[in-house]
Amino acid sequence: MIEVHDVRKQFGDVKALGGVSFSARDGQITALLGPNGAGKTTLLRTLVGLLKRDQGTVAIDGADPERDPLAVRRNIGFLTDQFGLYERLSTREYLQYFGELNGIGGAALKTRIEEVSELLAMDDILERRTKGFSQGQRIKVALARTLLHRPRNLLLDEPSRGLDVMSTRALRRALIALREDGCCVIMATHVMQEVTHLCDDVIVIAQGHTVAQGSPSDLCRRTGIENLEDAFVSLVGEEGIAA
Ligand SMILES: Nc1ncnc2c1ncn2[C@@H]1O[C@H](COP(=O)(O)OP(=O)(O)OP(=O)(O)O)[C@@H](O)[C@H]1O
Repeated sequence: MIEVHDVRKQFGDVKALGGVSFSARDGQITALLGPNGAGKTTLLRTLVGLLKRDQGTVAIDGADPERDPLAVRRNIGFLTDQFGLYERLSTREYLQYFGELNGIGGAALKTRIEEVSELLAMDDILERRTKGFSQGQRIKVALARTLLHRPRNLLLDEPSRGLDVMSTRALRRALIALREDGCCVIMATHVMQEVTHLCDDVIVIAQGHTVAQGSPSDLCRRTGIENLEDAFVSLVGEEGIAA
């Protein structure tokens, strides 16, 4: 469970987050929707403790990422837009390295690597060095790393960008399995179809503020608009400014 209240973050003169509040429940996939520059990545980085917030409270299963970073890190997986792959290592070696850093080792790690590899349909790249990997292959490796330590909370920054149809389906299956397992998943995305088909709840942010939260059908009902993309545009305004 992730609870956020009145989180604010400024970079010099740029107010990236001007007061974001929401809660994301376990066993649900929550979409983070917002125009470019709305503050989604800043919010995710703040939740995971990579950025210090200026104001507000954050609780990841009750723990504050600034006061209790180790508890939060154990319990969270974060897929960023910077994958940080090591090109000289094969996918398996890379996952072994990060598994060991997370305190998993031996047979348990070997089994876990097989599990995430199957979950993400990435057997074909397991023994290959990551140098030269395509965007989709790189995302898969980074996502596998994110899932390795079985975090109960997952923060994913545009996880489906660059994935082909088969890989997108593998990602969806993986996210559904995590939801069934009771994980709390927050996913920043611009793909409305993904939100409509996959997400239980949607947080809409614009210009660093929470504009709305509800299921896709709630948001459509609230705006009186049938299609989620149009409902989203109506909520944030054509220019990305909250209506
Ligand atoms: N390190 C930084 N220094 C200065 N400004 C920043 C920094 N990081 C983010 N910003 C600014 O904060 C605002 C929010 O950016 P952020 O990357 O969080 O948006 P986003 O919603 O993830 O956008 P996108 O959909 O384009 O990825 C933007 O105006 C951005 O330029």
